[in-house]
Amino acid sequence: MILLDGKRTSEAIQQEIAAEVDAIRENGGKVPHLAAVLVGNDGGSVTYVTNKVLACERVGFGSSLIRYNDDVTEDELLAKIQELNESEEVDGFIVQLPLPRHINAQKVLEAIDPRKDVDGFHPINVGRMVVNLPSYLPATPYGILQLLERYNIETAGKHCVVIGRSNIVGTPMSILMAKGGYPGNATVTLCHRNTIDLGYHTRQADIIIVAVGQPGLLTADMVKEGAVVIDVGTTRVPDASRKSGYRLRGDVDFGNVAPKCSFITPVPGGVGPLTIAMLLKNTLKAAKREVYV
Ligand SMILES: NC(=O)C1=CN([C@@H]2O[C@H](COP(=O)(O)OP(=O)(O)OC[C@H]3O[C@@H](n4cnc5c(N)ncnc54)[C@H](OP(=O)(O)O)[C@@H]3O)[C@@H](O)[C@H]2O)C=CC1
Ligand SMILES: Nc1nc(=O)c2c([nH]1)NC[C@@H]1CN(c3ccc(C(=O)N[C@@H](CCC(=O)O)C(=O)O)cc3)C=[N+]21
Ligand SMILES: [Mg+2]
Repeated sequence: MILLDGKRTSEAIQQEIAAEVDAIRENGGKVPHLAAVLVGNDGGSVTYVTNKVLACERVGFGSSLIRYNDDVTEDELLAKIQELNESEEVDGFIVQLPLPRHINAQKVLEAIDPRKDVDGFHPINVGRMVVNLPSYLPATPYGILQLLERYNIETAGKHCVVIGRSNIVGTPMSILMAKGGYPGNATVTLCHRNTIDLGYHTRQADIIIVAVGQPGLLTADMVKEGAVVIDVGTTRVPDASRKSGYRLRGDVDFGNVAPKCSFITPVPGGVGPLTIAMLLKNTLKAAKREVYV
């Protein structure tokens, strides 16, 4: 069993990005700038957005964090997005999800200029991804592709089972694994809440990607010997023995599943750090006008 070290892989990618930023600066160019909009005080969201901003500093990007209370109006948010769309300084920006219920998240995402949509959530970028036009790939699936590639994991002809069909992880992941090229060319099954017998599907899988948010959902009896298991889940569960008061749990029963795997990602230290690295990669692409020329 080989542990897919997301932290180390993320650091390697961030070093590659930092070297490019140095080159841009030496040539008198403008360094990339990422802005993040955060609404409310949800602990997880604050952590992720803070990590994103810290990562910007590490690679030499400019960054701004724009925070609102959860009573912010949709109009205020849309006005800020307009400002970020027009900003000369900001190359890319994200609006952290979830948003409070009184805000129409879809409307907010569609207000983002696709050229600055470094999360890749705008329908224009989603559509361009589907038809193989240059686009910003959503950071989590993009990071998983990087892990498969950097560990030379074979995907062609493999049966890949994706569990979860969200717009930000499961659905784009299933599309990307089915595409031509490497990593891709897999035969893909997409499972969700209506799937009748989840284990029936996962037991046939060479590669399992779980993005559900239910700690321990994938148990050892559901996994074929030698499978590759990618755990996207990050759920905070109470843990009195920690000073934070919680610990992070993935969707995989890691202790029992890992011994059966050829490769597996840990949580934390697996997919999460890659998500941050690929957000930076997209921001670099935005600054270089690589996607929309
Ligand atoms: N590491 C990282 O970088 C990231 C981690 N995450 C984490 O990944 C997890 C999933 O996130 P996200 O995709 O946004 O989640 P969503 O809650 O948007 O989607 C969850 C999906 O799982 C499906 N599902 C729920 N229960 C079951 C079940 N028992 N069997 C099969 N399918 C089920 C749902 O099905 P249905 O559609 O039928 O409701 C849905 O499609 C969360 O823990 C989140 O924190 C998310 C993004 C990035
Ligand atoms: N607009 C938007 N874009 C997102 O990319 C987005 C979002 N909204 N909403 C929520 C999800 C979740 N997500 C994570 C990012 C990093 C870690 C991460 O770095 N996790 C670390 C641990 C972090 C910790 O200690 O909590 C790890 O798994 O090792 C996790 C989850 C991005 N998301
Ligand atoms: Mg909402």
